[in-house]
Order: sequence, then C-alpha cells, then structure tokens
Amino acid sequence: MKQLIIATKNKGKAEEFKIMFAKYGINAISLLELEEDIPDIEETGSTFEENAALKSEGIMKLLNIPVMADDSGLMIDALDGRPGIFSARYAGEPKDDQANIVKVLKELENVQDPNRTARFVCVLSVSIPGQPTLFKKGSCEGKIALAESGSHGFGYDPIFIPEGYEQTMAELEPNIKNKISHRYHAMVQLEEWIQNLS
Ligand SMILES: O=P(O)(O)OP(=O)(O)OP(=O)(O)OC[C@H]1O[C@@H](n2cnc3c(O)ncnc32)[C@H](O)[C@@H]1O
Ligand SMILES: [Mg+2]
Repeated sequence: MKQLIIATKNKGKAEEFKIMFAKYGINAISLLELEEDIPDIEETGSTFEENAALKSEGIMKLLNIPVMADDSGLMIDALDGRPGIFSARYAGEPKDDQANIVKVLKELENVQDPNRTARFVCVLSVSIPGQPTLFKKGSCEGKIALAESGSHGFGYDPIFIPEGYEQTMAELEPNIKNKISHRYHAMVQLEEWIQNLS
C-alpha cells in the first residue's frame, strides 16, 4: 500500500486523514505512529501557510521523504478572527480542547446568534525533497453554538454549527464531517497530486 507521512501529532486530525486517504488507497501515517521520537516543531509563523510549511518542511528534512502538514484553526468574526492560528493553545499551555471551548463561549457570552458567525480554515502543505512546498486552503462556514454538545471529532467541533445544519460538528457523524470540513475542501484540491503519488 502507498504511504504518506502526515506531520501531525493531533489524534483527531490523524484519524480524519486516515479515512480520507484510504479512499485513494494510501496509508496516511501520523507522527504518533512512527517508532522514532520526532521532536515537536515550534509553530512560530504568523499565518497558517507559514506554520504548515514549518511542519511539513521540518519533518521532510528529518526523514528525507514526502510529507504533508495541516495547519488549521477557527476564525470567529466577533473576535476579529481569533483564535485563528492560535486555536490549539487559545486557553494557554498545555493544549486543552475543553479549556479552549470554555474560553470561546465566555468571550461570546453577550454576542447574539446572528453575530456568532465563524469558519474553520485548513491549510495543507506538501513538501517533497528538492521541490518547492505546495499549499492548498479549505474552509467551512458556520456559527458558534450557545453551548457545547456532541462527542465526535475534536477541538472546537462541539461548539461549531456548520452552515446548513442544526447540529454541531461533534453531533454529526464523522462521515458527514469528512464531506463538508475545511480539511476535506483543502484535500479535494490535492486530488490530482494524491492520485499521482507513488
Ligand atoms: O500541529 P499539529 O501537530 O498538527 O496539531 P495541532 O492540534 O497543534 O494543530 P494546529 O497547530 O493546526 O492547531 C489547530 C487547532 O485548531 C482547532 N481545529 C482545527 N481543525 C479542527 C477541526 O476539524 N475540528 C475542531 N477543531 C479544529 C483545534 O483546536 C486544533 O488544535
Ligand atoms: Mg500545532
């Protein structure tokens, strides 16, 4: 089976990539599955693109094989686009999805439904030895729920209601999320590259 390394240590992302890449007959292997201890890459960039490149190029240089990375986040209009690139650690270190949700709900306490619009954004970067890094971006429009609900997915899924749905992303079945998500929309644009992967 063909393989592709995904430069992520996020279990939720890794599971979604496994399912999405399996459709192309590719085994998507995250850093959580590698034998060797891979150091954490500091995400010091100021854009999703810069942070994705730090991850895919960093791991590509370490392993000397093609690597894909995902830098993603939640952009809330009423918070001027925050948490954005800081989504993973919005409530501080260590990374805590539940604390992040509590912080966002608190910040939106006095914001009424029509103004709770938001979007998930995902930038995928592909780094191949000797080639320039390739970028694809996807997004998923929606709004922030008044309270959290649902247990699927990860991160902010329990408070994100995608456009056209009444439930949160965490209440929707994973196969639905994987057809509407920011990650899916970025992946679709890489389809040709994925099909030519050897
Ligand atoms: O950098 P890696 O190792 O891939 O893992 P990470 O969790 O730190 O990933 P990011 O730096 O890209 O930060 C993305 C954060 O945005 C949020 N996020 C991204 N995609 C999401 C999704 O599909 N559902 C819910 N939250 C998501 C979630 O809080 C993530 O931790
Ligand atoms: Mg990260």
